[in-house]
Amino acid sequence: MLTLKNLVKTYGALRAVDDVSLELRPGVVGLIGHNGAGKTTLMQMLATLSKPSSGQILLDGQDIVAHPELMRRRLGYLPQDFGVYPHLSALEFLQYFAALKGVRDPARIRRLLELVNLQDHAHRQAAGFSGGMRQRLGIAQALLNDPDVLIVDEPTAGLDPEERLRFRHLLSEIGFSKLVIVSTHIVSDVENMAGHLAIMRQGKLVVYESPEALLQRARGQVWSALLEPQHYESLRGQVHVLQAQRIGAQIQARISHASQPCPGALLSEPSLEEALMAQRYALQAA
Ligand SMILES: Nc1ncnc2c1ncn2[C@@H]1O[C@H](COP(=O)(O)OP(=O)(O)OP(=O)(O)O)[C@@H](O)[C@H]1O
Repeated sequence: MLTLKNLVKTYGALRAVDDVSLELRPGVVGLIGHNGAGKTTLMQMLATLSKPSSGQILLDGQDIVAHPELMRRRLGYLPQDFGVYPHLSALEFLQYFAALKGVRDPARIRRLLELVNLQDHAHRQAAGFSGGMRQRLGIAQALLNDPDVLIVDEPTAGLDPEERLRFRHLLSEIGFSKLVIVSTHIVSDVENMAGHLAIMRQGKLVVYESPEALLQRARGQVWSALLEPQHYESLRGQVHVLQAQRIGAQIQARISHASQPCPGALLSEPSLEEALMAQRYALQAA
């Protein structure tokens, strides 16, 4: 449905997005990468806010770089720095954006307020909203035109844990029928909702896989060991330590290694975050 072919964006000598090719279908895609990996640059190109230096973006086979209006009609975008108008109520805010987007169905605004669970706050000024409420209003705004593609940049920054959960759940449900691209540098943000993870590093797409496939590859490589501090110190230079925690006088270490790293180390089920780290080490070693 959304096809990226050899997409490149350069800023001077920097290749912020470096030869990315992908086929994306409905479902949630978690776009993961450290700060500066190129996530926002990629999403801005998909949202037709900036043009690629080279490469193609096709929506159902049609070139959206040459014809951005084809994408804009079918796109919802929630940028990283989304701001609400503090003096407008949630309802007024959505009415304003509905007018801008040519959405004339007042019942749609009501339905969206319900979808994002703001129906009881429709007449409150957004100035008094929490971070999570603002984000949910942002999503409602992005869904006004019933988009087929929803792009959300760093959606949970500044949200408390409960708001995070609620927001993830909302995106997850939207992903049942739409393509939802969620960028984040926090793996747990997309852990339980993304059908695929796209991992970027220095502009390149290094992994595009389901979380299950990533976990499967890491199984058999993640070990847990309870070590004396001296033993830990001597081991940590030889293996990849994923996590270490002091427990009493000893150190509980989780280690990524192809074989048992030390006597007594037990194979352990990897978390998704650990699977990603193990994958990174494997790529570095390749
Ligand atoms: N307009 C610009 N001009 C020059 N360099 C830019 C511009 N926009 C982004 N960059 C550079 O491109 C690279 C990728 O940036 P980008 O914002 O896409 O990364 P990101 O993965 O979204 O990071 P973050 O999580 O911090 O938002 C960075 O090195 C950044 O400094």
